[in-house]
Amino acid sequence: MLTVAQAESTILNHALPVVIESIPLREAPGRILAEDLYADRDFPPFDRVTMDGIAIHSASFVNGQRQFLIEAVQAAGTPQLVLQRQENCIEVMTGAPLPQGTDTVIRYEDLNIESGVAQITISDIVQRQNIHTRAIDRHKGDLIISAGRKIGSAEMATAATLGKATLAVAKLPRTAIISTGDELVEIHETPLPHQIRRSNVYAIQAALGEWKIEAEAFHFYDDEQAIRQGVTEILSRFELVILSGAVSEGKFDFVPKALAAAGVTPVFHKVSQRPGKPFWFGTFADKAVLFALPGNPVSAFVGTYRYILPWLRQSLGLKNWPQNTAVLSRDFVFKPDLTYFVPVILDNSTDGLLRATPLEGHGSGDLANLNDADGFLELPKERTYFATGESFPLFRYRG
Ligand SMILES: Nc1nc2c(c(=O)[nH]1)N[C@H]1C(S)=C(S)[C@@H](COP(=O)(O)OP(=O)(O)OC[C@H]3O[C@@H](n4cnc5c(N)ncnc54)[C@H](O)[C@@H]3O)O[C@H]1N2
Ligand code: MOO
Ligand SMILES: [Mg+2]
Repeated sequence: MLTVAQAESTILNHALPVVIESIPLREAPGRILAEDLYADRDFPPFDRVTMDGIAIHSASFVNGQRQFLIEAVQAAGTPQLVLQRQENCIEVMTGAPLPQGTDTVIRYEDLNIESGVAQITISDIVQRQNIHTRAIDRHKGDLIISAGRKIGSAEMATAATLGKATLAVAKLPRTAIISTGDELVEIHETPLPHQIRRSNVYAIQAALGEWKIEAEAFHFYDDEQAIRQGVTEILSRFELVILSGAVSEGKFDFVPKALAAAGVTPVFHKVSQRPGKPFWFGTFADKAVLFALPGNPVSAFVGTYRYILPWLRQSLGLKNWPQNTAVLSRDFVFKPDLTYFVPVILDNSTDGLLRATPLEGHGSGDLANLNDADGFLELPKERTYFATGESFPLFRYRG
């Protein structure tokens, strides 16, 4: 049986190559940038006034002059003016270009203006105060953002400033999420006493939705032929196929057999972990990967965060994503020879450490417990005792 680390590296070896597409900027948040973004001009592109007031030639002030005749007004959005006489000033507004011949801006709060003359009421000024100097942030041609970044608000501001009406991003894999099981009914239905509503598809769709994937949902009953036929049809249209249920030892756990019959190559079955030990993974002729997660809701949930999201990040070319960790807030014991993904409540304490308090719930069927926890701590297989203050990998789904 594979260890968690072996399963992860096997899955990452089957990441899909990054395919690039161009999309309108407003659709970009949450997508992975697939081009480097360079400064098209200096940042800022001109000496930019940062306070409303007057612009002066500071040598005049240093020579003792305190009263300045206002020559003109330089508004934001108007071409740069030229100061005609060094002993005069120009009124300037925030965002305007600094007039030629001036080098210092005095705020209105530090002036008295009467009859077109500005009297400076402060005794000290610093040359070039209240000016955002041209190119001080970045020079034209500088690399501002490298490809492989998830696009968020900062990247949007930069792309807009650069005039990128479209952006090159990684194409998202066409994704199918399939639930299986005769006991499952649709969410708008009232289950009979022996039935439950299907929830895994919704949980996995939501997790992938954070990466902008809009997955199509399917359901198959526990019928080997139906699963084989359904999967065959799905494989002609999707690159990422996620199933849940019917991968264990039961008489009606047909998924591994049906997938093989549909031409899927099994890569592994079972990982030494709890929850989610019967996890099955396969590939379809370099065209698609198939994650067949165990049906228990917490098992499917852990499988999504621990394996599918890392696979997705790699397939989208995301670079430099951090491995999160948290420290145990109390001693913990887990005896089976399995990696244990224990649900934890997280809290940021004043010492700056992220603390994780185990909240075990009632096993892999306890989906209500997921609402009280924030993530899973990965406790290694070869250990039994885990001490307060020890740090472990964290897979966070909240916050
Ligand atoms: N003899 C053995 N039995 C089981 C083993 C084992 O090793 N030997 N492993 C157990 C473990 S661990 C798990 S996990 C489950 C995995 O089961 P399957 O993947 O075969 O899934 P099902 O049998 O179809 O369902 C299990 C459970 O999950 C519920 N389920 C399934 N799909 C959904 C859904 N979309 N939404 C909500 N709930 C769902 C289903 O009703 C079952 O209760 O096998 C153990 N058995
Ligand atoms: O591994 Mo299963 O997911 O515990 O119930
Ligand atoms: Mg089963």
